[in-house]
Parts: sequence; C-alpha cells; structure tokens
Amino acid sequence: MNSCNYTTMSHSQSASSGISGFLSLLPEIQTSELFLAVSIFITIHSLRQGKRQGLAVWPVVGMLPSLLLGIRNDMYEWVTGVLDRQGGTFTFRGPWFTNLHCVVTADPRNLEHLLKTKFSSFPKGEYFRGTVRDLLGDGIFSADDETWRKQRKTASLEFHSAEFRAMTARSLVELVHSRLLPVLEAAHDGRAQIDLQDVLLRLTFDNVCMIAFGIDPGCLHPGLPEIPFAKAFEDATEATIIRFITPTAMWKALRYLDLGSERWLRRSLKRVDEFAYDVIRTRKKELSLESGDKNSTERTDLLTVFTRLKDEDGRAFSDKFLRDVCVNFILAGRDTSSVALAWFFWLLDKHPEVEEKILGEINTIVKERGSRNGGEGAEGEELVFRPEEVKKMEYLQAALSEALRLYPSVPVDHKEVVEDEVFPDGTALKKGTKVVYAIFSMGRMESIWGKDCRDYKPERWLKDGRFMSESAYKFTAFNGGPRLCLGKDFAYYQMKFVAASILRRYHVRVAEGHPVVPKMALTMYMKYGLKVTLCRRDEM
Ligand code: HEM
Repeated sequence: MNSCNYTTMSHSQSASSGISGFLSLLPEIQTSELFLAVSIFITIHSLRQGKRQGLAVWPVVGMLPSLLLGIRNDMYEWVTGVLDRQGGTFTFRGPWFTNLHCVVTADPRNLEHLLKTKFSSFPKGEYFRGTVRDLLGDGIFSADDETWRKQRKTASLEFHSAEFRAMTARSLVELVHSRLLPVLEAAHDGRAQIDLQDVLLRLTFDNVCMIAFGIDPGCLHPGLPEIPFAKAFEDATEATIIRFITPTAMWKALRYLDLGSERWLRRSLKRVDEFAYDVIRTRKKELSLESGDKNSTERTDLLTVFTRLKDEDGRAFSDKFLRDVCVNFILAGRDTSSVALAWFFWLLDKHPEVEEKILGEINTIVKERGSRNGGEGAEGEELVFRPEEVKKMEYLQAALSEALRLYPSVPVDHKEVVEDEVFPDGTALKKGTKVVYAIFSMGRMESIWGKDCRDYKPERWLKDGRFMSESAYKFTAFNGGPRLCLGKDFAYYQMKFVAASILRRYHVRVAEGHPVVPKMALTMYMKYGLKVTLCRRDEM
C-alpha cells in the first residue's frame, strides 16, 4: 500500500466520515511508511557494508546479484578478481534461507590451517554428506572420522603396495597400446577431427574401473560406444551436483515426489547399483570358490582387497559397504587425470617450445634404452615405456604440474567448520560456516607465484634440471594434509605414460577456431571438449 492509494481512498470518503475514515487508515499509512523506511535503511546499510566487503550486499538476496553479474563471463576469473582485491579471503553472503553463505579463501596460511593444523575442526560435514549420500554412501570421499580413517588406511596400504603398482602399470600398457593408440591411429588415417577430451575421459574411466572393480567396462573402443554403466554413473553424478544449487527442502520434496532431477538420479543410481552389486556378488563367489587354494587369483583391485578383509567384529563387509568403496574411488579417479591431460595438450599447442623440450627428454630416454640394448628397441614403432623410464621424465612432470596449477582438475573444494575458529589471516569463522578454498584462483595469485603467475612455465618446477615439488598449501591441486589425494602418484604415472606415448607418435594440433573454455562443474572439464587433428611424427 502506498501514498497514492491513500489519496484515492480519502477522496472517496464522504465529508461526514472523512475524519473517522482518515483515522481508520492511520495504521495502514504507518505500516507502509514504516516498511518504506526500513527498506531504505536496509538498502543504505547493505550498500555501506558492501563497500567494506568489496561487493554490494542487497537486502534478502545478499551478494547474489554481484555473483550473477560476475559469472556471466567466467566465474573462476570473477572469484579470482574478488580474492585478489580482498587480500586472499572474502565472505560471501548468499540470499536468506539458502545454503550459499560461505567464506572463500585462497590464502596458503588458511589452507595449511584447515587442511593440516586444525584438520579435525574442518570435516567434510553433515551438509555435504547429506547431499551426496545417495550416490556415495559411507565411502571415503564423503566420510569423516573413523569411517574415513579406516578406509583411508586400508586403501593407502593398497595404493603403496608393489602389487598394486604392477597392476596399474600393466593396465595402462593394455589400455594405451591396445585401445588408445589404435583409436588415435584410426582418426589420423581418416584425417578426422577427434574430441581428445572425450577419448581421454573414456581411457581413465576404464582404467579406474580396473583399479576399483577389477573389470574393464570398455568405453575406449573403436567407434567410441556408449556404455550403460558409464552413462548411468555420469548421470548420477550430474543429478547429485544439482542438489548443491537447489535449496535442501526443495530437492528433498522432489525426491519424495519422485520428480525432475531426483527421478533422474533414482533411475541412474538404480543402474549403477545393479552393475556394482552384480560385480560384487560374482567376485565374492569367485573368492569363496578359491579360498584354501594356494594358487588363488592374483587380483589386486580394491574390491578384492576389501572383500578379503573383515570388520572389527570379524565379519565380512556388507555388499553395500563394498559398493560404496568402489563407487567413491571411481568418482575420485575417473575424470581428474583426463581433464588435466586435455588442458595440458591445449597448452602445448600454444607453447611449441615446451613440446620440443618434452620430446627432447623422451628421445634421450629412448636413446639410453637403445644404447643399453645395443641399439635394439630404440626406434621401434611399438615402443612401450617402462616404469623406470616414466620416472625419469622430470620435465614432463613439470609441464603437467604447471598445467594443473593453471587448470586444476578440482577447481574449488570445501569444508565445514565444527567450532568457532579464527583463520591465520584474522578471518573469524562461526561454527557451521562453510569454507570454500579456491584452488583455481590460488594458481593465479601474484602473491603466491610472482608476477609471471599467469604464464605457462614448466621451468618454475625445476631446480638444476630436477623436478621439485611445491608445498601442498600453495599448489593445492591434489589437496593436502591427511586428505591428500590418495591417487596422486598413480595419477602422475598415468598422465606421464599417456602423454609420452601420444607425443612420441603424434603432434596434436587443436582444431582452428575451436572454443576452449572451462565448464562450470565440480571438475574442470572443457565445456566444448578438445577437438584436435593428429599428425604422425614420422610424416612431419
Ligand atoms: C590429476 C589427477 C587428480 C587430481 C588433480 C586429484 C585431486 C584430488 C583432490 C583435490 C582431492 C580432495 C577431494 C576432497 O577431499 O574433496 C582428491 C582426493 C582423492 N583422490 Fe584424487 N586426484 C587425481 C587423481 C586421482 C586418481 C587417479 C585416483 C584414484 C585412482 C584418486 C583418488 C583419490 C581419493 C581416493 C581421494 C580421497 C582421499 C581422502 O579423502 O582421503 N585421485 N584428489
């Protein structure tokens, strides 16, 4: 109700009832004026506060308008700009009644505090777990405390065992030489453009399923077929992510009513579970048949390892728990190395001098092998890199790390604080606050990497020609502290093996005019893939 309504109504009153009518309207006038005054006060107050925060804070919707304006072009760059101006940390005030309030930081001191020093005060938290529970259950990725610790310990022993290393090296030789290179060769022969990101995603999905389940779903085959399990897994992940941008009460209502994205999630999870439980049942049968057999299977995949273990009461783990273990590892290891490789090949296309140096390193390693073998195997087409040779590729490791610094596969990550805390930079955190650490922005901070922070320079990782790793709180692509990525060593081995095997045979040329931009997702995919053509080195 505004003053215009008041005028109209007062004219319609008769003279005798004028005074009493006016008096009867008084409460309404006061209400509308009060409402107007409060609105003006809140707006002025919010705008003044906004100046202090660096972003306007609006009544009810908080900083949402600034965020929406900022992400029209590139959300990562927008967040980086705000962090830069705010000295590395800012508090985002989301709309009332949403889950969007959080503290965003890119300050290495805060990262060390939350990932290591005060690790137990910054768990994944109930909000995260509740949102991803249908997909991830009690698996390592969402668990905290004892549930997490036990899985971490068992999986860590496994990941560092010689058998596991041998199995992963074998699986890569098989995937790269029998599947990846023939697919690339077919694209080369047909002079066709190929989406390298898609090919690499297929490769790492097959590879991580071999590690987790001990089976190969066969995504990377000529013709690039659609594999129902891979499709269901992707759909289930995407539908779960939608929950993060939907008010909790709303997605819960949709789930209850079996509508929209929740229906899509239920259906895709059903297919994921059918596949997983089928593999689990078959494996249990296989292992029970061979129990007592000295020549039992040499399987070293995670499912076999966890199936053979017993819980603290001496009982076998439930099928549901085994399903959660495998699904979490597939999620953790399926896309991260492939998107990192896609950004790496794109960067090489823009930096031929880096490609030259990588080739120089590979050729030296191949020549060394040749001189040891009296020339044999040095230039053979079917050259397969050995683990000790991959280890020697230090410049390649630097070039991959540099790609991950600028394009981290996990661009942002988050924690929830369980008690009142103060960050080393002075930011006060109330119990329950969500903390987002902006890994993407950290790679682009002058305060961390110097004036050339935006340049692609593998040399920054080398000292006297040897690769030097960086503090995990500065280079956070693999997380840090007790929850450091468990697959880090494997991921480097995998990326180096794949990159060297491709680069030795082909020059990868990004298709002219192909747009390369990041997709807004929890993993840093290229929004339109990476369309490339291939030129064989021996034809150049
Ligand atoms: C370039 C490749 C990779 C990158 C950049 C990467 C990055 C990360 C990051 C940032 C986290 C922390 C996630 C969080 O806690 O929210 C993480 C955790 C994890 N990663 Fe990786 N990852 C890569 C490859 C892999 C691979 C290939 C595997 C397995 C085969 C793997 C297994 C895991 C596991 C199991 C965790 C959970 C660790 C825990 O919570 O204790 N990662 N990774």
